[in-house]
Amino acid sequence: MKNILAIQSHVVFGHAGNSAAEFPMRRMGANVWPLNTVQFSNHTQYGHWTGTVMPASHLTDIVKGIADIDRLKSCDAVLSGYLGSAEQGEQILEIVRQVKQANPNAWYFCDPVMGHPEKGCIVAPGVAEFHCKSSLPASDIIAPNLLELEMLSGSSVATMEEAVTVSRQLIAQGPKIVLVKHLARAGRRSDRFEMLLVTAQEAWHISRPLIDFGVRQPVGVGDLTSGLLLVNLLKGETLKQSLEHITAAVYEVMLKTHEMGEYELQLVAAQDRIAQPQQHFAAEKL
Ligand SMILES: Nc1ncnc2c1ncn2[C@@H]1O[C@H](COP(=O)(O)OP(=O)(O)O)[C@@H](O)[C@H]1O
Ligand SMILES: Cc1ncc(COP(=O)(O)O)c(C=O)c1O
Ligand SMILES: [Mg+2]
Repeated sequence: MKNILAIQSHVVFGHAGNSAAEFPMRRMGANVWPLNTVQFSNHTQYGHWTGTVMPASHLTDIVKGIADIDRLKSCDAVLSGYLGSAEQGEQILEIVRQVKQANPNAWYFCDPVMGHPEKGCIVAPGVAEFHCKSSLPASDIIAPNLLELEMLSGSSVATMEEAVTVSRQLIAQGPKIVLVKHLARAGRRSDRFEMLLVTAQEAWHISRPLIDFGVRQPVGVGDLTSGLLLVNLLKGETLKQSLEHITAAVYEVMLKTHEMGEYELQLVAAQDRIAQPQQHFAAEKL
């Protein structure tokens, strides 16, 4: 069994951050150690929420407890996502150093959630800067959406070819794998949801149909996507297999959510389809 220390948000109602990734990662056969950066009532795209950002020392305090029982060495990967403050980012890098010291083969998978005020994804000040400066060089795998790719690289990205070039510029600074989780306007077609998986040697492109959710598009899709990619890679699946699985699995969740007329991702209802998707989309090597 692979063990994943998953450091991101927790929402009590609905699905975002760990509340979107934890159950699907477990359903795929990984052990998850959820460490929550915030505990909010609901995700921020409702426009209002209650709850608390954990103090920065909370993260290292919990990890110290795990180190004290000598279990840090069994951690195979640290996954980070939505942060409650930029200080928490620094604490996560300290945790990554500790985990890698205990297990030199452990990976750091960073989903650089930077916020998207127009969409209502609100992230604390300094978090975007933290990712550009500090998490990028420390990560083994990074999973930006298009906006985050542009912020991390400082370049605007208008085409798929530019997205590959810019992903390789990021790779030159640290990570070995870049997942562009949502190509959006830089994709080939406006009627498809497209992703890219890039390493120094390979680049893979994939797309799935868009489903019409109107203006209330489900949140937590990025967190679900990142978690599932990490599990696939930890299981030793190839880049192509991993990209095809996450595309189909997330599509199944979107279909089920749409079918049930819900706004929150229907992860429990779609759990068997996450493990064994009936849809298949072929990744294309670029
Ligand atoms: N097949 C699909 N059809 C329609 N919308 C989708 C589909 N897959 C994902 N989405 C939407 O695309 C958006 C992706 O969000 P974005 O901010 O670009 O990246 P991230 O995944 O990091 O959040 C979400 O609003 C999600 O609901
Ligand atoms: C609390 C919280 N966590 C995580 C996210 C990130 O969600 P997504 O996977 O859609 O990027 C959001 C987005 O609004 C959020 O409010
Ligand atoms: Mg996101």
